[in-house]
Amino acid sequence: MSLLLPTNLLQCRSSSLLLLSPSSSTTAFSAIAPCRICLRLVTSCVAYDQSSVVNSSAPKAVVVERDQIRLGLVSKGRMATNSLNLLKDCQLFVKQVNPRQYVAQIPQLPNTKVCFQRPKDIVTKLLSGDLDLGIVGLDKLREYGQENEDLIIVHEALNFGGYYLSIAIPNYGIFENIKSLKELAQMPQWSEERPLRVATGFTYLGPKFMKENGIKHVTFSTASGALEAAPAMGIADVVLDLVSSGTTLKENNLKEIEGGVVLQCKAVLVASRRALTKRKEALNTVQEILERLEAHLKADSQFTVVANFRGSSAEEVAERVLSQPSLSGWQGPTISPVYCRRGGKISIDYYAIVICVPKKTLYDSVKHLRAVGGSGVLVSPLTYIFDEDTPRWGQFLRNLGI
Ligand SMILES: Nc1ncnc2c1ncn2[C@@H]1O[C@H](COP(=O)(O)OP(=O)(O)OP(=O)(O)O)[C@@H](O)[C@H]1O
Ligand SMILES: O=P(O)(O)OC[C@H]1O[C@H](OP(=O)(O)OP(=O)(O)O)[C@H](O)[C@@H]1O
Ligand SMILES: [Mg+2]
Repeated sequence: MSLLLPTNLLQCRSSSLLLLSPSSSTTAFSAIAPCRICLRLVTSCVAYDQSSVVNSSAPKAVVVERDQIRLGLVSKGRMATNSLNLLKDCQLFVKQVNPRQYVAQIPQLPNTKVCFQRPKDIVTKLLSGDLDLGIVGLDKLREYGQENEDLIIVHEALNFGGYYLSIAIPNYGIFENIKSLKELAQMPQWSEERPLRVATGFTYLGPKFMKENGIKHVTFSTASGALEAAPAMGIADVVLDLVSSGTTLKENNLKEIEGGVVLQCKAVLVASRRALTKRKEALNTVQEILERLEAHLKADSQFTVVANFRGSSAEEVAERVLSQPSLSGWQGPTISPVYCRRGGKISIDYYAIVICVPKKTLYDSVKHLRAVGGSGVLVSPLTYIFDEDTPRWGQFLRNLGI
């Protein structure tokens, strides 16, 4: 009998308790491996769910009690870099000395362990209970999490991603004049014998979308990447894949069509409902990560602007500044006197105002400041805006039913 038990599930009784759900396909195995906490060798006879080994996309619930919260991050590529950078901007520094190191710590969150995984595995491991939190693209979450209610989105719009899942068709041949999904569906070419052939890596979302749009005669093929080559290779008629800049489509003579967008995607922070209700510390960790993220993401779109105004009083300057709606700042301007020595006496001729302005409208705000007498305008980046409360946290607790 081969030993299939993952060693990370093995813990000695002194460290914690191993719980496994009963299932019809469960088999008993004897296992010897080091406890992942105290490194003592442990012999145990445990029930192991074979189906979750054979089909990693459909793991069964295996709840292991452990002390640390596990956060899954994508192990390579742009998602990996962006996730680490975002956490760094929130002063959460993942201590990973080498990209090949797949488990790491965040010193600022001592009870949290980071596990680097492929995007699909982050979702399946959240479902299996091997991860508690994760940062993944919404595309992977919907594709592999499907409608599973255990997955709960904590933050739906991290500041990276911004791509979408879409159908693309050739811009030549029989598709030359096709401009919409409706026109694609109505093409006389598709029949039961000769269905529309779609190449996609999204074998759950693809068929679901086609069904919802009433496209009956359709088949799907899949590949590991470079799907956009499929029409030119004669393997498929159209593709259903992620689009970001549109370059890959353009370079492969493909075009998008009206009604062809399946899903707008961003990176999301996702949690396992089960983990959060079972592990009390997990809630505190989520709250801290969410507060840091919200405060940073809110600040990321703003600049702090300081300007001087000649004026007779703070109120008089406030009147002028507030006459320009773009200068009202986050909660109205902060106005302070600027003291200077004139002829041996301290006097106040100027007032300094401090406001936050959206990065997008910075130049307009500078023009408006000048128009009401502002000078010496200083602009600096903002790191955090911690509000009175974190709206997403309240929403999240309501979703959890707490
Ligand atoms: N063009 C893009 N722009 C931005 N993000 C993207 C883009 N393409 C993919 N992504 C995001 O990056 C994720 C990972 O993409 P990748 O192609 O590396 O996944 P994968 O092929 O499943 O990973 P792996 O090959 O490691 O198993 C995608 O699921 C998506 O969330
Ligand atoms: O609109 P664009 O900016 O051109 O980006 C879209 C492409 O990016 C992704 O592929 P990726 O680079 O991950 O390669 P792969 O498909 O081979 O995995 C996606 O699958 C698209 O092919
Ligand atoms: Mg691609």
